[in-house]
Amino acid sequence: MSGMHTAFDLSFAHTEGRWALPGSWVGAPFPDVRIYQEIARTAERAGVGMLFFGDGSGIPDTWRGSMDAALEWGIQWPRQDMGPMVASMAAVTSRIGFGLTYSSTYHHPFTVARLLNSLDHVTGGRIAFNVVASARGADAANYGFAERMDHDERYDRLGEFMRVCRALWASVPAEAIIADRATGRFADPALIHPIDHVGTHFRVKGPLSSMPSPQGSPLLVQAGNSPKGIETSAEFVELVFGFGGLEGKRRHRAALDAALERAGRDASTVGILWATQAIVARTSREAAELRDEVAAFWDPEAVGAFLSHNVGFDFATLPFRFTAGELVEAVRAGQGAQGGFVGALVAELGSDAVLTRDELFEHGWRHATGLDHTLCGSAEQVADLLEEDFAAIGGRGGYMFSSPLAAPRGFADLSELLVPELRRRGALAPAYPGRTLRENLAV
Ligand SMILES: Cc1cc2nc3c(=O)[nH]c(=O)nc-3n(C[C@H](O)[C@H](O)[C@H](O)COP(=O)(O)O)c2cc1C
Repeated sequence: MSGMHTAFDLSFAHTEGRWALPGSWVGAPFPDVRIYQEIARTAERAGVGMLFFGDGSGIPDTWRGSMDAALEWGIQWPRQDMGPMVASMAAVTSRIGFGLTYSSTYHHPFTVARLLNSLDHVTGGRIAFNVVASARGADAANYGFAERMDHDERYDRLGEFMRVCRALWASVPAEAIIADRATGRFADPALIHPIDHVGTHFRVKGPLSSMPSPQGSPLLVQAGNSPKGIETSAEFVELVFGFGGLEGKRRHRAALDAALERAGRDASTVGILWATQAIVARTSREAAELRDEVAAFWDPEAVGAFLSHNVGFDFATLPFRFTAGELVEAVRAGQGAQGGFVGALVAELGSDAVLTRDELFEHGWRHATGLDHTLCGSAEQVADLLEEDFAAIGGRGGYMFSSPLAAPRGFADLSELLVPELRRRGALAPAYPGRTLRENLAV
């Protein structure tokens, strides 16, 4: 079994109260790019494979039908377009890669293919593209859609979006570029082709109006884990971003392997990076203190905004006291997501358990900050858990770490304590064996 890969998930590095915790920079707050450069340098010294940025453009507004609480408490907002930030992180590093997220539901493939081609040039072949099928109404409204697209339609569009992008990246092959000063010939037109795509969602003539990039195309990542999501991405995906407990991981791995085989692909070459939140300190006691600090900072309005956005249900409509079973019923009636937080809570407490709104929100804060599933301890303790988990799921991939602590502190602790401990044990894949991100994250 080859060793683990590591990546850092910086999708939420300052929201949900992180900005106010000790360890965030004073006087140079988000989105000062120097914070990101610092994280990139520290992570590269540790040999971390990739910094990853999820994205979404909508401000949570399900709670009380208003975005006020999300704005006031910094819940899942603000979020920058991280493309330009990545360019500036690349300038101070030379080996670590960068994963960027763009929505196939709302963007146009020509724009995204061209942008990622340029970023692959700027980073010298260190770009990954996480293609998402956006699920949230708050995003839809920013792009002129009155309603969310249906789940399967979003994935059909994602499939077509990726076929267009891949055709565009292939439309100008490296061999086509001559650049001969003596003759003045720049390129061989016989090798450069329009793609002439006419589909359900897009019409694109092509070719891409750009130079072939170091990787040819970005490393392709996908995250949704429904059967339709897995099936659609099996055609192109090179690395998957997954989540779940051990059983969920095993199920996802098996479903992905089967889908890859159906698509005629070699499943042994596609790794999964598992979302893993961790607080690591020099001692388990110190780690527990940091966790308590995160837990202490909560406000019912902030939790309401977070939960309502993520579940797609306005928790402000709940009565003061209710049973867990009534909660599920209310969420179902409101067309919210019954898995995730709500499902986990009912599984934990049983459907007859009586809850007040405050109690629900206290659980909700642990969920919002990820504290209900955070690995917390000394580097040795957390490394033990990871080694055990990696062996149990059969390897092939690794871990995408996030932190509920302030940035850059949380990521510095992971870079300076956890990753070196894993490397000392020989648990990690070699750091940066190749020149490109694709080579460096290969399983
Ligand atoms: C680990 C993970 C990370 C995700 N990151 C994003 C993201 O950054 N932006 C986004 O719009 N959607 C994101 N999604 C949502 C997916 O693109 C998709 O819309 C959602 O998972 C529903 O699809 P599914 O039913 O196939 O899971 C993420 C999903 C998962 C599981």
